[in-house]
Amino acid sequence: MQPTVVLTIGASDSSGGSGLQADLRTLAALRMHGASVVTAVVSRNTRDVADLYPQPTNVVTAQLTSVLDDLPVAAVKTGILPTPETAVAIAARARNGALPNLVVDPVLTAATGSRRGLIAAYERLLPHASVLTPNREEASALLGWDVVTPEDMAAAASQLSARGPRCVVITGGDFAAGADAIDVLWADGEARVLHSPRISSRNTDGSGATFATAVAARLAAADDADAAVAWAKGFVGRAIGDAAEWRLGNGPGPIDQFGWSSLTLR
Ligand SMILES: Nc1ncnc2c1ncn2[C@@H]1O[C@H](COP(=O)(O)OP(=O)(O)O)[C@@H](O)[C@H]1O
Ligand SMILES: Cc1ncc(COP(=O)(O)O)c(N)n1
Repeated sequence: MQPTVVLTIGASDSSGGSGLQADLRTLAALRMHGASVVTAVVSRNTRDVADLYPQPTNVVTAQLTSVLDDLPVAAVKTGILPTPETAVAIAARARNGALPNLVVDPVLTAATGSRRGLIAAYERLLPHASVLTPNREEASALLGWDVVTPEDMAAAASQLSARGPRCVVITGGDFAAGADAIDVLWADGEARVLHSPRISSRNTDGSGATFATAVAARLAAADDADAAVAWAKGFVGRAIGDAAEWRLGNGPGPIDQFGWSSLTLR
């Protein structure tokens, strides 16, 4: 049997916690083949981000053309799109129908240049997204108002769905400790609040990237969006829990997509 191919379009994270490294680890853990298009190179460790070097847009589109000309890509996930030009180029491929089962994880904190320009470019991508996965801050930036409570998240998800994605999940990983991990899913014209136990851990780097990539992987495996989101939420919770005792670096470290910590082999 052949592995399913999923393409991730995003940035390299030198610490290995998030970005393409987290996405490819997630796909490998799910027994899928990951292809990757590098949009930027991020110099960072677990403590801080030192710098982000966008790749020229033609370098990004050349990688995309090479992959799409040959590999049977079943789903696509986007992470950091560092410039409006790059985001517009990706949107053009999506409009041509070249990016199936597209999951858009809008990373706006990493924008270089005009954030407004990047938001405008995202508007062109959203109509082609199967699933959009902003956290509360990213949803706030896309909409221009502060998304705070679960009620806000439901309203925001509804408003974002009007911009074209078939399904929207607003993630609430940053809610105050002690509460459940709450996400709000908008699908088929209604909002649903998804609860899972909040895992206490300082290591949550790459949770959003892992979640969005797991959604893309499950769409590639023919789950519908609700089932893919529910599955991905379970997967990321397990990965956070398994890495809770890790001390890799002095800041928030990576999560355990492979479940290495539950293996007895060391
Ligand atoms: N401590 C946690 N325990 C359980 N699930 C979590 C925890 N932190 C985040 N999640 C889940 O991980 C996924 C990614 O969410 P989030 O952390 O908000 O993304 P981002 O990294 O983009 O901010 C969501 O499904 C969220 O509920
Ligand atoms: C290189 C890099 N750094 C950070 C993120 C955001 O990740 P998350 O959505 O998990 O916060 C990302 N997608 N890529």
